[in-house]
Amino acid sequence: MAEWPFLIAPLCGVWNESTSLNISNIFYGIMFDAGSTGTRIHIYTFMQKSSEPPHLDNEIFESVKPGLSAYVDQPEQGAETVRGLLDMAKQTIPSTHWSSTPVVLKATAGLRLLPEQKAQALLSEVQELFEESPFLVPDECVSIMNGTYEGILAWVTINFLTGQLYDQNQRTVGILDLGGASTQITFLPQAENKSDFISIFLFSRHSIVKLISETTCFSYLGFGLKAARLAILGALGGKADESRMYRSSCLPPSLKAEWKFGGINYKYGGMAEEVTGFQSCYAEVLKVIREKLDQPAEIRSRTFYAFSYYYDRAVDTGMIDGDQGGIILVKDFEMKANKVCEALTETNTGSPFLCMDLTYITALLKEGFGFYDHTELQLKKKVNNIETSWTLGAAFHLIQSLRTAPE
Ligand SMILES: O=c1ccn([C@@H]2O[C@H](COP(=O)(O)OP(=O)(O)O)[C@@H](O)[C@H]2O)c(=O)[nH]1
Ligand SMILES: [Ca+2]
Repeated sequence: MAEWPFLIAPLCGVWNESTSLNISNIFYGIMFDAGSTGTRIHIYTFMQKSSEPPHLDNEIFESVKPGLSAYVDQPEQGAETVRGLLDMAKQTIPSTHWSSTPVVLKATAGLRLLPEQKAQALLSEVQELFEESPFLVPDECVSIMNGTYEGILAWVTINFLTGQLYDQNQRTVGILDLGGASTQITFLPQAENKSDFISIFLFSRHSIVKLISETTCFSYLGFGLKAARLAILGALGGKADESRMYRSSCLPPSLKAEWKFGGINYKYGGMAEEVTGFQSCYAEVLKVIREKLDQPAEIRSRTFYAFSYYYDRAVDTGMIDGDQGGIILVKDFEMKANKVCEALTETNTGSPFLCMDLTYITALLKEGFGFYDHTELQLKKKVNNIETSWTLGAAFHLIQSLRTAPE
């Protein structure tokens, strides 16, 4: 606890032993992330001295796979996966605090892609579960979150965790999130003659609303890593055909396999050896990316933090350490893609999609968003032991809205 160096409020100095002597209140917030590939619970503990703003103390995190969208026709079973995580919250949070601890679930791209009625059936089951629980259930506690909002809340999290929201000498960083079904790029535009230091007080009434209005996010549904696999294979959009064999030059030539995503089973495989490899794969990938994304010029002058599948694939290929993360260049992804794709016919990496995934990441960064080869990316999964997820930004917003009286 005493090691946590950040205050949520920027103006109160740094957490130290003497502040811990005056703690008068502990409170909690539970935020569920219903992602396309998994459901996760984040339990945040906050501490507050009577007259001061709260401090974030720690986070407890747990996850289950697959995500809610895999239960498209079994909504009760989907809700059961959430029940398991909620039981963990009961074991973690003292019962004296249950009724004052808000619980919220926000679903992202997996549910955005489902037919509305099926998504609603899943959300209703979860809502029922929350209402039966001993926790505080705010209005609209279970919903599908808009993609732009997802990016902005992740931006709030990273800039808070890296200290940019309350250090006068810092500049905010941009963020890149590559989920299973959607992707976001978010940054604070640089206004001329304006320092982009934002003096905010996250629990005050207007701070997050102000940040949200000033931050720019581009969110693309269907451009997450797994949805992109389907797009590259020609299986996205239209009616999925479970009997068809979907082929790509990005896959090992001899491969014949099946892959389940969003409740549908796809058969997929490679092409002839002569057409397999990085060049032909890159050309295939470009077809799904070209002219589909925005290329804001200002991203070139920013530092970007990247996580989710950017992080996972960099770890899988030994580009960064799985615990520490690291800094890489955009061109490092291209070099790795080239190497993996050129060896497709000889080596079995254990992951048939690795060439396609790395090539997609390369093309997304370069041709999609317009990053330079030498742009540096900071790859992080956790900062000070807190997950770099939109959920912390969402928890700030939730607590703020519960604590501030209406105008
Ligand atoms: O708390 C989390 C949640 C997700 N992920 C990563 O996010 C990606 C999966 O995205 P998700 O299932 O959230 O899909 P989305 O709904 O965002 O498209 C994978 O790389 C996960 O490792 C993560 O690193 N931490
Ligand atoms: Ca996500």
